[in-house]
Amino acid sequence: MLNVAIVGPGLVGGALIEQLIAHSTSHRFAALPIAIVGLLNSKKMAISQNPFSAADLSDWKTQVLGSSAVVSDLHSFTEQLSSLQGPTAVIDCTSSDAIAEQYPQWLAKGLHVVTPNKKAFSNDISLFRKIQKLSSSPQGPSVYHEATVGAGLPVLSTLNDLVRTGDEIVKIEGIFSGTLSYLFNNFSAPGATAFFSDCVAFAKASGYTEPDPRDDLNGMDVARKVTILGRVAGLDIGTNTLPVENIVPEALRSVETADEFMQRLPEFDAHFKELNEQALAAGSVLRYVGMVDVKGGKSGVRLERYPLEHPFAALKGSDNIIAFTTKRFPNPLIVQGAGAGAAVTAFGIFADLIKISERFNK
Ligand SMILES: NC(=O)C1=CN([C@@H]2O[C@H](COP(=O)(O)OP(=O)(O)OC[C@H]3O[C@@H](n4cnc5c(N)ncnc54)[C@H](OP(=O)(O)O)[C@@H]3O)[C@@H](O)[C@H]2O)C=CC1
Ligand SMILES: N[C@@H](CC=O)C(=O)O
Repeated sequence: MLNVAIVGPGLVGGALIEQLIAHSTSHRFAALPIAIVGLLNSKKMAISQNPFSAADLSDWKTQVLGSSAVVSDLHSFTEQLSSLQGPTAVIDCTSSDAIAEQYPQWLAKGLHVVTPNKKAFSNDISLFRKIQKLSSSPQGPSVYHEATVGAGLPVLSTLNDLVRTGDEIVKIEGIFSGTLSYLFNNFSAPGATAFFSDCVAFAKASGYTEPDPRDDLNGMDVARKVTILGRVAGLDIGTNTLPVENIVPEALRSVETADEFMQRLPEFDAHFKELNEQALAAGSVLRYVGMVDVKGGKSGVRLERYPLEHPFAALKGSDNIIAFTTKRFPNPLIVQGAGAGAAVTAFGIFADLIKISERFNK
């Protein structure tokens, strides 16, 4: 049995719990050897020697974390998890830098890590390398982070397979943000009447944005994804070395809270409308894109114009589109589909967990 502990059960972690319960209570599948034994948020934690029941997990806020009197303590959490019988995986569903910095300690204690949190792989490259090294032995703990790029889409697994089989990556370009995809697909299209601020509000309410949508609009979320892809492709890049176009209006960059930002964003609808009208007048639409340029050194993220017949202009909803140009795929290999939202992100994490559990059930 693979023991699982979830750190930061919020939107995505909550959806993962729901998917694990639905799977374990469905007659369509054989029972998976995966059991939730721990939950931790920034206030409380609960760890059990025996798996939590589906009934308790279906009301985990009250029955598991709510009824726990134990204050969060990462040291004690790590010690308790490493003393459990059998393999154990920690799933980091936060966007916390501090939690990302725990991965080396978890790995050193033999705990597997699965996460949609981009920080460990896009902050200082020394952390990325340490994690790679600690997870490189076939017998040791693994790290899976498919959901850090493209939510549940098979982006990193595709890139890893290309790299490991000896293909040469030329470039990876695309629309990597569900939020920015939704925004521009709905705001920048011929005949579209939506206000920019309403599109941001919808993306936030739909669970596509980071907790503060400025982390999407300032390009940093896309820059992190470009960094992760670039590093997996072998480049020594970072968010501090990439050109990143920040589209947060200057006056809103320093407002304190995400709520205040959202309240004031309509003041800038006219600015975005003008940008859009200029693009449409030139027969184009606006799309926010990222590029990992392995051979040409022009990696970066920016707002671009695309002609209406370009595949990026035809994107729908919160879809991401990622095009891998390689030696074997001079006409790019394309991955496309919903790139944000709790259910698709949880699916990516769930699939990673199954990969780990399969190591122990052959
Ligand atoms: N939403 C999406 O479509 C996608 C999200 N992701 C990534 O998934 C992750 C989770 O996103 P989402 O679920 O939307 O975010 P939420 O804000 O809904 O959930 C994060 C949770 O983490 C908890 N948390 C924060 N800091 C800490 C800490 N130091 N220790 C323990 N718990 C902490 C918070 O709870 P509390 O403050 O109460 O402790 C919160 O419940 C992020 O890294 C995001 O980038 C990736 C792909 C797509
Ligand atoms: N905020 C992100 C969530 C996934 O990484 C996005 O919009 O793509």
